[in-house]
Amino acid sequence: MQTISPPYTNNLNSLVRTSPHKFTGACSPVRLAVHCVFRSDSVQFPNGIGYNRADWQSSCAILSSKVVSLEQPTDKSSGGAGGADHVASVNGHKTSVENLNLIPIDAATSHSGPPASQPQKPLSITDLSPAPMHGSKLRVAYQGVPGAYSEAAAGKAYPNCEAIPCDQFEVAFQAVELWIADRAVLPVENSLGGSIHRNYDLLLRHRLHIVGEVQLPVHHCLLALPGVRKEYITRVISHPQALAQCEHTLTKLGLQAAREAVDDTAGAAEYIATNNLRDTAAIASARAAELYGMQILADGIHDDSSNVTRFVMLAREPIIPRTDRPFKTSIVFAHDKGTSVLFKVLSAFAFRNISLTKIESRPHRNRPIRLVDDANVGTAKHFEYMFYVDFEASMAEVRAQNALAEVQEFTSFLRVLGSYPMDMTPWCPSRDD
Ligand SMILES: O=C(O)C(=O)Cc1ccccc1
Repeated sequence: MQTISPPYTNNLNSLVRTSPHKFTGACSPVRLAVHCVFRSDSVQFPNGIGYNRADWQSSCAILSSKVVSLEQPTDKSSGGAGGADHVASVNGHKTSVENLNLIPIDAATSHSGPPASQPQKPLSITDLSPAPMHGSKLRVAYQGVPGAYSEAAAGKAYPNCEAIPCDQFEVAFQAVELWIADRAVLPVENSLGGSIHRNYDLLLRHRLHIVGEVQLPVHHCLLALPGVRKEYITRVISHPQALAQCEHTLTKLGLQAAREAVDDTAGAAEYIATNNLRDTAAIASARAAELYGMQILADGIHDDSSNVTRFVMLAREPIIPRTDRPFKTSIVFAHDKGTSVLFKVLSAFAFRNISLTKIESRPHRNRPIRLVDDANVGTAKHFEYMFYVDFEASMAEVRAQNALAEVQEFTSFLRVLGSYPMDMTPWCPSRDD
């Protein structure tokens, strides 16, 4: 894997380099440059999901958003299910024929196309593959600087990729949306620290598709500048997940140090090195120590040796689900009114022997609270949630399609985030454990 060095900032139009360190405060929301277009005619359920690419892509659009379908009139004349416009729009990009700068065949050959003696080369199978268009290497955006675990996850998922550091997750998403990168890698949960909630929220805000997952054993080290002793350390900085994963070990080491959260582990090491901070240590990888000239004060400081982080790989287009290997599918849905809705949704999977591997709830962004009035008793507040569920089945399987068709009946919103091969690499704890 090759890493290119300038971390991209959220000003993707100019691709400026970031300042030497990245601890400049909270991430301000970035306005998306690409507008999402939802179309009601992209809904294919509940008659089953087709196996061709266009059918599948349409199934990955929001499956049931009643508000959207009311707001967006169906325009069958502009492509319809299976047309190019349709495929592009369900991926959240308004990539019509005109804005892709494609010229109709007639116009191309009569005006600006190649001379008759050079007939256009027929498309071959390689033209149709999802490989990058710009060269041989897949460009994978990750949040952090070289030495971050997300960079290692990118290398595990795509061994020959070009890893592109970004200073915020939002930027990594935009890099893919704007075709600066082909994939983004996103940590979503950890065996010790639990879910990374902000990243779940990002999955919903953007229209990228999950196309893969990797589980990475994470081996944390305590890093300081060369010559610095443990007793001098008054502050330990790292990614919040890394701090959480090492909490007990830090205490056992007898460190009287304040913990401070920063954006990424390797960035913490780089910050100490750049600013010559002799009272500060970072929790980061051994590779970060090497890259930023730090010494390893303590090796393997995570509280449990089976410390694994799960990352998902995101792309502009979904992959076509298969049945010849284990697949996982990730969905997000919102409750509809009614009783026992969550029970009914989960039983749609249970009745079909589909195992759930994960369920996570997040506050509903646009509708966090519902008021329930009772004239006699008063007003109660219910929290409203978005539920994220991962289940062990491929969307190419009829049982998964039927389960989702049923789920759709009980939900006001349902979206398939992706159906992708499960990471089946044999369990191997992190180095030296
Ligand atoms: O900060 C990093 O290096 C990341 O990639 C995020 C992270 C932090 C802690 C464990 C796994 C991933």
